Amino acid sequence: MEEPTEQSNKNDTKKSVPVLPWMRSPVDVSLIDECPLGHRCGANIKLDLALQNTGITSLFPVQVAVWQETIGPGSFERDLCVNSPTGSGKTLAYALPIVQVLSTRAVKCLRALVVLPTRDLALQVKEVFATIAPAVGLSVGLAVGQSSIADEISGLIKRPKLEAGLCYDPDNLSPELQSSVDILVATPGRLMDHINNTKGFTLEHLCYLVVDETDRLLREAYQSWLPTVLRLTCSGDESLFRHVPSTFGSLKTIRKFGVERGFKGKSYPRLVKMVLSATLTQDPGKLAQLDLHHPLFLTTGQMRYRLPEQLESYKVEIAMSEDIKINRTDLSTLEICGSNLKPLYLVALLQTLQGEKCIVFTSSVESTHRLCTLLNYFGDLRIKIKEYSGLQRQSLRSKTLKAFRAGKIQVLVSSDAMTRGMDVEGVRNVINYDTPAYIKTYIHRAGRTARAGQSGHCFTLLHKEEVKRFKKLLQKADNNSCLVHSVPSESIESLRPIYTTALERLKECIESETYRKRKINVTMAKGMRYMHDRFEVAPAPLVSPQEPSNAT
Ligand SMILES: Nc1ncnc2c1ncn2[C@@H]1O[C@H](COP(=O)(O)OP(=O)(O)OP(=O)(O)O)[C@@H](O)[C@H]1O
Repeated sequence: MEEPTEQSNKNDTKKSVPVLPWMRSPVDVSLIDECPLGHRCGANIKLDLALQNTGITSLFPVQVAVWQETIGPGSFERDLCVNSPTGSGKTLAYALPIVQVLSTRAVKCLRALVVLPTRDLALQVKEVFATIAPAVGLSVGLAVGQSSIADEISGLIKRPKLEAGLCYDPDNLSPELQSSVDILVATPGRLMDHINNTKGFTLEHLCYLVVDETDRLLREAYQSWLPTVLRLTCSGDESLFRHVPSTFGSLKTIRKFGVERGFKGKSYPRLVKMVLSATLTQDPGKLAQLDLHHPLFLTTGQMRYRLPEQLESYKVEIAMSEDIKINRTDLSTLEICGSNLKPLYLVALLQTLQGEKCIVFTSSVESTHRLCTLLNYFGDLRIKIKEYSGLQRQSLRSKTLKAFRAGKIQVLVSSDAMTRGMDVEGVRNVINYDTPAYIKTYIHRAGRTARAGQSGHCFTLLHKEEVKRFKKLLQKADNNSCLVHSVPSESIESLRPIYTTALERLKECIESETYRKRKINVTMAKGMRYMHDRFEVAPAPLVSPQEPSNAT
């Protein structure tokens, strides 16, 4: 799914002025320097050692800026809205102060919640916490629905130890049910499952809420997770204190009769929020949902969007089909893969990249599937290419991602939503097979490379008529220069024989897949009719095989 535009973004080829007053005087992160680990005041030495063990020797500017506003002089007084480029280290920017501030906690309970839009992203963020939190005795949990709900619950909630012969009654909510984790990384759906159904799961002690990939999360309601979390953590809500174990009595008192900190209607300790994205929304309506407390805006540079410093953008112009001879019978098959000569350009480009890790983006799950199938029919490319999209099962996606991380796969053909925030070491190239419609989409796609100060390339395949629009689109971001990458026509010509065969095989494959889908649908319809006739169960509407096209 493409990124939708916002009202304020419709004509903003130049600087766009934020609507909200507090966004007009931001902290400019681009003016902040990196900071060597030992140079921060009050940093926990064990944390620094844990960071050093992962090869980190200094903090990136956004991490320094957030540290200043949390552990530093800012003292978590204000909620933080962070707009910082892809790969600039936003994860550690929030993980580090949270772990530092919780490192002195006496009693284990759930105090920090990080919400992310996808499972893979949540897993990735949990790994980041897992590299630092144990060093100071903190536990990190995951609620993403990767394992069974029972397994997940047993990882999150500590059951009382029973005497031999005694039976635990799950309906009897005893005060001994306690959180096993201090920090929870969750996707909204699974979080709601636990809020609604898991005995002993409570947000009553929550002090820190991180909404990562904020604009993505605010785009959909996800079972009203945000209003629910805000309601459950609101200090005035009596329902909060229903199941407070006696050990937390003092905390309950502080929450309920919180001291005013000079900001009307807000009590202390309040729920501190940090919201982050590389393309943070400026839509007042959306930001209002977060109920931010005296928010501070941290952004990088003058313009609303910024590409990574070390990213080089290239456009690859595709010749018209008349310029390169193509026989008539190919044309009908070409429609299957959605375009004319693009696949040839892609293959030629992949060949020049010589097996470097690369992500190829398409505009839909269907094109992802077709393109990946087609590329794999180009027999001797000697590149391992796999598909990664929302049409696949989570287990298959995770397996593919693992192999890609390990370098067993060189090229991932992907749809958009799955790759936002994804951090895979060594991705040197991104290819926009389908031109992104929005600058936000370009930023998140291109941002899979040139991360953490590394260099990277983003190629966009363009038809002649798309060039002008693409140029305008890039102008919406800082450091937007775009070079031309030419693919020699001889390379295209040399690929033609194998391309014709590959297209034929793709056509056969799609026909057989369509046949299989139809057969499954007929069988399902028969089954439902049988259920209806036999048991008078109303048949559920059939899912059309075309329906997943909206997913990405
Ligand atoms: N201080 C640091 N020194 C070296 N590497 C770092 C540092 N901080 C983060 N990194 C690395 O930088 C990479 C990008 O970090 P991260 O995933 O947090 O970026 P991000 O800003 O969240 O990007 P995106 O917007 O795409 O989600 C990661 O591989 C991370 O390990």
